[in-house]
Amino acid sequence: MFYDRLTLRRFLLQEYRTHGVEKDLVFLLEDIATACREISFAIRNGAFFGTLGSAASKNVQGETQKELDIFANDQFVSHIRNCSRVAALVSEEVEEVIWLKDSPAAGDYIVYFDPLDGSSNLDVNLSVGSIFSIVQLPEAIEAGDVASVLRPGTEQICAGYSIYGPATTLVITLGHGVHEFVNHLGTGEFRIVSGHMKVAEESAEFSINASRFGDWDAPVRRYIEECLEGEAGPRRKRFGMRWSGSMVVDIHRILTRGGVFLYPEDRDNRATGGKLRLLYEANPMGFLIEQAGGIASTGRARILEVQPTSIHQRTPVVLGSRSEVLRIEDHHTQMDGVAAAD
Ligand SMILES: O=P(O)(O)OC[C@H]1O[C@](O)(COP(=O)(O)O)[C@@H](O)[C@@H]1O
Ligand SMILES: [Mg+2]
Ligand SMILES: [Mg+2]
Repeated sequence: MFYDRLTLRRFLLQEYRTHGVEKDLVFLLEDIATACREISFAIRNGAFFGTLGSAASKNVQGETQKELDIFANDQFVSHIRNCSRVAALVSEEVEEVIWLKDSPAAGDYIVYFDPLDGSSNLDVNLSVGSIFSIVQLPEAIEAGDVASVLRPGTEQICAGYSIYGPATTLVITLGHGVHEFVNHLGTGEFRIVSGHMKVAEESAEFSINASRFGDWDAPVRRYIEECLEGEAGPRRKRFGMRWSGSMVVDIHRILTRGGVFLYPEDRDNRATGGKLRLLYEANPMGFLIEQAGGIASTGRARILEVQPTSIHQRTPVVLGSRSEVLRIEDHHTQMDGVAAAD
């Protein structure tokens, strides 16, 4: 019965008791859950229907912001501000770091977030979401010192995403597995629907924007061509393909039924180092995938070990089932070897 299921609050209190998760982190996650409920409510009530279009402004990535990008950003900022332990925020929609404390102390949190992921799907009423990542400062830092918020993904203590789809879901990890909650419209509560999600070791489903085929580097092209050859090819099995246009949806599918997600660096986006952002897209999704037994790679290295150099930097992304990610990494190693020998 739905009502027998653990609420998010009870689950977090369990994490507090069993794993010593800090009370302030419990409250911060509840604040983030509230921001997600607000965004979900606004979307479902078509608050933005008729204004789904674009706002007049562009974000630091040069993307035209949607009204909802700005609304979602404001929801995250206003709710996270409640937590006095949050020293700074990094948002996809804000060029600079948002400093919340004059003298950030050791143990304070930094929150990185993509307030609305899959924005291009808004106009066509497809599922979108939000993504967040939380690190804890090992030492006191200077407010205004941007270098001190460039923390590698290995320092994450929590990550999650929400999906505003047929249901509003919230998927989180605090470093002890990956857990999925669904929002009950009547009570507004998030209740657990699956604990300890696992990424299938093997899979026969890939997720990539195939319209970029012509721009792909040889290792990615070889991997996809092998999949498309199906039973007659070296993989001796048929592969399915899905691409939703919302990273949250594609990663959720992989956490639910396995597969591999690729947004590689290619000829067209090489100058920016790829498309997806390291701090508030690749790192949180990488932490979740690793916590569920999958692999998170750039194609050549572990995403979580990439040392960030700027707050909106992009990275190649290969996430999902171990067997597939290892194969893609192997193709990169082989071709790097050939290139080096030439
Ligand atoms: O437009 P493309 O090439 O299909 O890219 C889709 C990708 O871009 C994104 O929409 C980027 O995220 P934002 O919508 O937050 O900018 C991802 O969610 C998605 O995986
Ligand atoms: Mg995004
Ligand atoms: Mg976004």
